[in-house]
Parts: sequence; C-alpha cells; structure tokens
Amino acid sequence: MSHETVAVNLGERSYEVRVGSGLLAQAGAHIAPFLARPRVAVVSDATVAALHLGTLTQALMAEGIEVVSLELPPGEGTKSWPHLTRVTEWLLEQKIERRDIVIALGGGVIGDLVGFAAAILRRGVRFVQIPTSLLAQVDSSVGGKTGINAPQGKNLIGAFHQPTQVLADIDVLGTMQPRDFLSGYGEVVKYGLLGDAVFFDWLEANGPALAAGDKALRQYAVRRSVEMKADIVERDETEQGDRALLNLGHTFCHALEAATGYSDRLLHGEGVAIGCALAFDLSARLGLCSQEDPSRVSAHLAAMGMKARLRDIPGDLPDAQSLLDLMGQDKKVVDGQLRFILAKGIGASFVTADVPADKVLTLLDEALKES
Ligand SMILES: O=C(O)C(=O)C[C@@H](O)[C@H](O)[C@H](O)COP(=O)(O)O
Repeated sequence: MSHETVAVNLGERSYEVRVGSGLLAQAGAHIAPFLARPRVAVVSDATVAALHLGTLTQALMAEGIEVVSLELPPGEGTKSWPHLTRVTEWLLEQKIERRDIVIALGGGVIGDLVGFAAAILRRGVRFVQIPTSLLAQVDSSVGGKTGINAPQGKNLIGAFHQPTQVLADIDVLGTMQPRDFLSGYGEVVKYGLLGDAVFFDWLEANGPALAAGDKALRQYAVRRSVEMKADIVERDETEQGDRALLNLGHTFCHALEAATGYSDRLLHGEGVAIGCALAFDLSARLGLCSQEDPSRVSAHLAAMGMKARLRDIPGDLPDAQSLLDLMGQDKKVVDGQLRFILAKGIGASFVTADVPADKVLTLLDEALKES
C-alpha cells in the first residue's frame, strides 16, 4: 500500500511522518530499523486497543519483535498524574531501557501522556506515535508537545520531546465516531485559517466528502496539515515565536474547556473551531480583516455540521469576565499580558499582545447572549 512521507527537519531530532493506508498492518517493518533489540512496549487506551492493538501486535511479531502492552481508560481524565505514574512505573517494571522504543497507540490523550512518560523515563527514551484519531494525526502526534493536564488548566505540565517516527494510517479513521472525527476536523480547518487560504478553499469544496469517508481526500487533508505543522515546528521548535500560530483558536478553547470541566460537553477540536470563529470575529472588530472572513469561517463550520458559536455548547457557561480570567493561565501569557492569534484574513494569522481586554470582554459578552 502506498504512503506519503513528510519530513520534520530538526537536526539530530529529525523524523518522518508517514501518511497513508495500511500502515498499521506494516508497522513492524516501519519500526524495526529503529530498534536496538527486538522488543517494544505499547501503551493504548481500552477503546483503541479493542480495535487496533491486535493488528499492531501481529505486525510487530511478524518482524520478530516481542510486544508488551498496557491499556489505560479512555478519556481526557487519563492525561493526569495518576496515569503518568502508572505508565512510567509499568515501563520500569518492563525494564524498558533508554535505547528501547515505546509506542503510543491512540488519540491525543495517549500520545501526549505516553510522550511525556517517554520524556522523563530514564531522562528520555525514544517513542513512536501511531495516532488513531484525526486530531492526533494532523496535530498532536507531530511536533513533540507532550504532557498532562493540571486542575489549573490544560497541558500545563509537560515537556518538548520529539517522536522517532509517526505512522498515520488513514484506514483507522474509518472506526471513528462522527463527532470525534469532526472534532479533529476543527484542527484541520485551523491550518487553512492560520496560513493557507488555498487549503481553506479546498476544505470548503471537499470537507463534506472528506467527512463522509473519501480516503484520498482524507489523506490529502492529513498530509497538508502535517506539512504545515512541520514547517512551523522547524522554524520554532520550542514556541519562542511563530509556533504560537498553531494556537489559533486555543486561547478561547482552553478557557471554554476549563469552563466545561474538560467534559463531553465540549471536545477539544470543537473548542478549537469555536475559538477560531471567535478569533476571526475579534479580528474583524479590531479592523484587521474584513467582516466577510468571520462569516466564511462560521458558514464552513455550520456546513460541516460543527459547533461554531458559544450557544452551540450545551449547558450554562460562566460570564465573560470569568472566561477572560480562565484565559490568564494560557501558556502564551508574558508578563501577565495575554497574547492572541488574530488574522489579517483567511490564511494570514499573526501573534499579538496588542488586544484591549475590553474588546475581548464585549465580544464574549455578546457571544454569550446570542440565542
Ligand atoms: O503543537 C503546537 O504547538 C500546538 O499549539 C498545537 C495545538 O493545536 C495543540 O492542541 C496543543 O496541544 C496546544 O498547545 P498548548 O501549548 O496551548 O497547550
């Protein structure tokens, strides 16, 4: 089966992201060249393990690789200290050495948690990402942001630790629930909005067919998203500047996720999509882009059947000031000053600290009152 390769060029931390059909069933052949001895540890969640761990195990064993595996509970609650402790102590019990490879098989939660465990185990072991959700394939498996959540906010504890390889098998997206798939699509839209207007045009034309299951369109969307992420990460691996562009929509999203208790009320990619719509609304209000741009963003999200406005989040939300206070824990805050990703148009985002708090408050207040 054919696959495409996107290189992430980071000197001695460089690696490839392979995108295509049938990669899971060939994982042994892809991973074997990196192994110092024929043994790997796989960490997954119970839902993903039931669907894909058997295929992965067979693929590894076919190459003579011994497999030990651990299954964790699915859900955002797993990105926490207790499960980090469990993973790291299990890897130590399995005598995983520095030159071994740990495999993260799952969505963003498993990738972030296992990547962080790999970063701190014996001061750093290598790991391979096998992302099984759209969100993980286009975003969280690439770029080396690993970590867990804190009561104070999402992803507040973590490390930069690049994977050794990423295997994004398009076929596994076929087992995703539609809501989870569309949540991942929120991150795909983000790439068009932040830096590639032509890609956003393409998504407007092809998004519905892609969501309906067209594999060639899915492969293109994943590959293009990964290319864009790789390009930004190569320029700024540790988010000193440009990498913050990948946070388009996330300042609002992180506050909304905290306000909804990281629950089923709002999935991460849904929050990113709503956050992107709010960032474009704010940009238009500040006179940075035309009023047509936020309308186009909301129209595309609505056409995809996605949440696009605050009113689409079920249940009550806190008031505008409380949401603004939640944004205060954002990792982009410098000297207590919030930084936003705003846009001069579709595909033309930039990072700025020059956003009056009263404009954000008014925007949120009005959005909360929409019915
Ligand atoms: O990789 C990055 O850099 C990103 O910001 C990508 C985001 O889409 C991703 O959701 C990330 O986990 C959020 O990062 P955070 O630093 O705001 O927690």
